[in-house]
Amino acid sequence: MHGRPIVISGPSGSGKSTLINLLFKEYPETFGFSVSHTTRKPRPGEENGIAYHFVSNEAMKQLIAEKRFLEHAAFAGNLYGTSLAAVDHVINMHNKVCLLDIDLQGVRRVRESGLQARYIFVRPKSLTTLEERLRSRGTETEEAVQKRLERAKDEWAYGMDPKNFDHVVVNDDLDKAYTDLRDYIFAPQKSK
Ligand SMILES: Nc1ncnc2c1ncn2[C@@H]1O[C@H](COP(=O)(O)OP(=O)(O)OP(=O)(O)O)[C@@H](O)[C@H]1O
Repeated sequence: MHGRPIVISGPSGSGKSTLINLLFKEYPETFGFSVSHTTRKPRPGEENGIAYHFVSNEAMKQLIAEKRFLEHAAFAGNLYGTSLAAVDHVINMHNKVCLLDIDLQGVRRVRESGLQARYIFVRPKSLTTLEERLRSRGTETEEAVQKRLERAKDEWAYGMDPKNFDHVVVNDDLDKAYTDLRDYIFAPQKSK
């Protein structure tokens, strides 16, 4: 098994969280998640340093200026980011392989940061399937579903270009997709 971080990306609703949760469940000692920073207020029950590193707007901007983030983005009026230190913590303090669930915008930045990661794109069979899943998950308003679909169209094109990812998982049948992901992650790696 390689110690390099694994970046898992794909359109909203493609099944990233589902697949990542299966990996954590089967291999709790192997994989770890980095704790992101955010400027949003903690929700009840969210502990600082566990759910997120909760920081002020000023502190976040300072960290961005100091180039402490692998990637950062604004979402719904708040800033979010994955710090180098958070990834480092998973690798060196917990001795685990760091899994990163990052949107495609973020993937471009992570690549630019030079992080030696493995990049995996998760997608459903078609955009129609994606739409069905987003609706049946029932977590988004119609407006949010539309927004996610719009964005998914761009992401689709980026994800379909083989030079952008080391591996693509087509999440049609979940068991097969999970096996494919697991086999790829644990396979002896060819040097690229
Ligand atoms: N292979 C599959 N077949 C059918 N349904 C699936 C499959 N994989 C995931 N789903 C369902 O599709 C929905 C979206 O999956 P999930 O929440 O894992 O996506 P995501 O990529 O993490 O989305 P987001 O980026 O918005 O968090 C969920 O309701 C999930 O249970």
